[in-house]
Parts: sequence; C-alpha cells; structure tokens
Amino acid sequence: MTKVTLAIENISELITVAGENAPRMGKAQGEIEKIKDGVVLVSGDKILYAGNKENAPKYEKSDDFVLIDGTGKTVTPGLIDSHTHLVHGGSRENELDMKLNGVTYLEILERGGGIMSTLRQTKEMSEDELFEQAKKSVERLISYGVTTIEAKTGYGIDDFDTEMKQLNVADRLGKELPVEIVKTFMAAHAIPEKYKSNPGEFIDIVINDYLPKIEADGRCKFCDVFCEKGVFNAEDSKRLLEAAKKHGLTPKIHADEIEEIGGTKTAADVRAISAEHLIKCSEKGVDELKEGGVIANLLPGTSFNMGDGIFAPARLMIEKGVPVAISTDYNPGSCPTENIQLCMYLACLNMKMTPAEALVGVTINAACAIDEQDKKGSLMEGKLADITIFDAPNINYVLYHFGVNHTDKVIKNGKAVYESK
Ligand SMILES: N=CN[C@@H](CCC(=O)O)C(=O)O
Ligand SMILES: [Zn+2]
Repeated sequence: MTKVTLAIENISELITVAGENAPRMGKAQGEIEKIKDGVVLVSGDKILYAGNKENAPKYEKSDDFVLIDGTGKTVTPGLIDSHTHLVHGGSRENELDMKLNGVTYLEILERGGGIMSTLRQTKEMSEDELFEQAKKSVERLISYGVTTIEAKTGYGIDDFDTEMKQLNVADRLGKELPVEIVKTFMAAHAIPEKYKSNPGEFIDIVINDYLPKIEADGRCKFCDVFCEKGVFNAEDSKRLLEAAKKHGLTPKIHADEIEEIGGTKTAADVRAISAEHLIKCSEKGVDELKEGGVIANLLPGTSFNMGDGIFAPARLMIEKGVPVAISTDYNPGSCPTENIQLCMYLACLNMKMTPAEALVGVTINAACAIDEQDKKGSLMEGKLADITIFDAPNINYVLYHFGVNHTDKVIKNGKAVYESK
C-alpha cells in the first residue's frame, strides 16, 4: 500500500477543479464542484486522492506523516500566477503623482520613464541585488497562495546581458525558493532608444541574434512581445513570434492593453498559447481568439491601477467560449502588487466573473496558459501536490472579504512551505 505523507481532513469546502487537463471555456469555466467534508491525501510530491470523505481510501501513514485539520477551511489547487514581470530593479512610486495628475502610462514611457526607468534600474543592479528584491516578491506571492509563477525578461531589451541577468535571477529563485518559475523571453518589451525610428530593425536583432542564444540557453519556454501603439506593431510582433516558434519557444503576446492594433489576429495567426491584457479587445478580437484557440490571460489589477475604470470584456469572452486565465501582471509600473486574491476579486467586481470562474482562471486555465496542465491546476491523483488552504469556509468568502490575505497554508510538491502567523 502506498504510504500517505500528508492528509488534509474535515475540509469545509474542497475545490479540486478535477476534469480534463484542458482549458475550461464557456459554461465550464464556472462549473466546479464544491465538496463538503473533503479529504486530500498526498504521497510524496503527488496527490493520491482528493474528494469526498466517503470515497477516501483507507491508508497507511508514513513515518513523517503530517495531518492538517481542514475544519473551517477552503482547499484549492495551488494558485498559478501565469503573467508577471517578477525580476526587475527598483520601483516607480515617483510616477504616482504624475498619474494622479492625468499623465498616461504611454506618456510617461515617451518621456523616458515607465519601462525605460526600470530598464536603467535593472541594468544598475547586480544579480544578487535583483535576487534579494525579487525574493521578497516571491515570498509575498507564496503567502497569497501561489505555487507557480511565470516570469518574463524585458528590462534589458537591447542589453542582452541584462536580459540574461533577469533569467539567471528567475532561475535561482526557482532553485532556492519553494516555487516553480516558468520563464518567458520578452526582449521586445519596449523600443530601445537607438531603434526609435525603426523598431523593426530591433526585431531583426532579436530574431537573428537573441533567439538562437535563448534557444541554446534552454531556460525559456515562451516568447512574448508588447504589441501596442507606440511599441511594436502587429506585423513585427508576428515576425518575431513566428521566428520564436522555430527556436522552440511558444508564443505569447501583450495585446490590446491600451489600443487595439491587431494583436488578437496576430495571436490567432501564430497560434499563441495566450494573449495578455486584452483590455480594449473588441468583439472581433474575441472571435479571433476563439478561432485561434488562444487563452485570454486577463490582468484586472492592471486595469484597476491604470485608474480609468476600463476592464477586459471577460463576460463576452466566456460567452463566446474563450478560456479566461487571471494573473497579477506583477511589475513595478502598471501593477505593483503580488496580491493575486485581490486580482481575483477585481475579476469578479469589475469583469463580472463569478468566484468559481476566477478560481478556474488562476488554477487549470492558468496552468494551460503556461502549458503545465498535465501536472498542475487541479487536485487529481498523480498530479503534483501543490495546494492552497484558505482560512475561510468557502471560496466566495475569500473573495468577498477583499483586500486581505486569507491564506492559511501553502503546500508545494507535498510539503508545507507557508503557514500564516
Ligand atoms: N505593458 C507592458 N508591460 C507590463 C508593464 C511593465 C512596466 O510598466 O514596467 C504590463 O504587462 O503591464
Ligand atoms: Zn505584462
């Protein structure tokens, strides 16, 4: 008999998100079973059983067996933050006054602030300093219930050494902290000064010089691009993402964040795994995502922090059968927060998603957005034992009582890695 190393019993609300290892779309995005008096059994780093008490198998305990009482608790798959700009230097609180005075995100960028300011700060910091800064964010993300983080480069752009520095830090974070970091190459995050009048020339450099190096390096799984007015157009974004595929990277795209300039069509054309932001996505854009089988990775914390009250059309996406993932977009500019529970609540409040849809957005759909669905995103036999335990009787309570951290414990690969004080 397989020995159980960890058991969670008497769970008030267990949400396994069990089902196919595929994106949930349409009605299925919100159809999750809520089990009362649930049980989760773990053996080593894998789930042995997650379900109701009646069907739970009798088990033998390992010598180091741990029992957790789930009374009054909600238990879900470990949350997955599938879009962050985790590794960066410094911060940008100096932009708050400008923003409050009506200076827009793109205007700040045009003035040499915004992403350009983080580029300078990231270049100046050593790998160790960047590690110490990002470590705090990872610890915060874990405390909010996150067990896997996608992290993008993109604060080096034409300074390839800084891109690599970000990658090294992301890699080290995954090795030294109890979290998995999935890496995305995003040198095409802003136009370098010397290519201002010809961004396509920079894209050529990324294609011909950087992508072969990134492929040889082997640590990035995805390639992303900021397809936006004043940044990279749809044509250059498409060229880059097509080339990235030839180098073994799966395409992702920041699209329709500020203006709709054809990012969703590009996403569909290149068969991107996900398109990010989509704040200004039109009905045509939603149709393109659907046709292309693209996951909409929505970032409501960013909309909230932009302060203009405009959010991605999540309801239309769900109605039209586009799977929706939710992420923090944690970065020093447009969304400086690691609070994924707040982002889930904003998805409910401002995009009219149900708590169940939001939970699917940070579990199985987020796992699909980073191609980790075979091992993560639901609590099912054989999957990794990545589990979040909330000190709340049900998931609706977690979101309703907003702005505070409800995490009680986080289990990563079968081991408790966070416990609230
Ligand atoms: N919009 C592009 N990139 C980030 C913001 C990066 C920054 O402002 O530093 C985003 O996804 O929101
Ligand atoms: Zn982003």
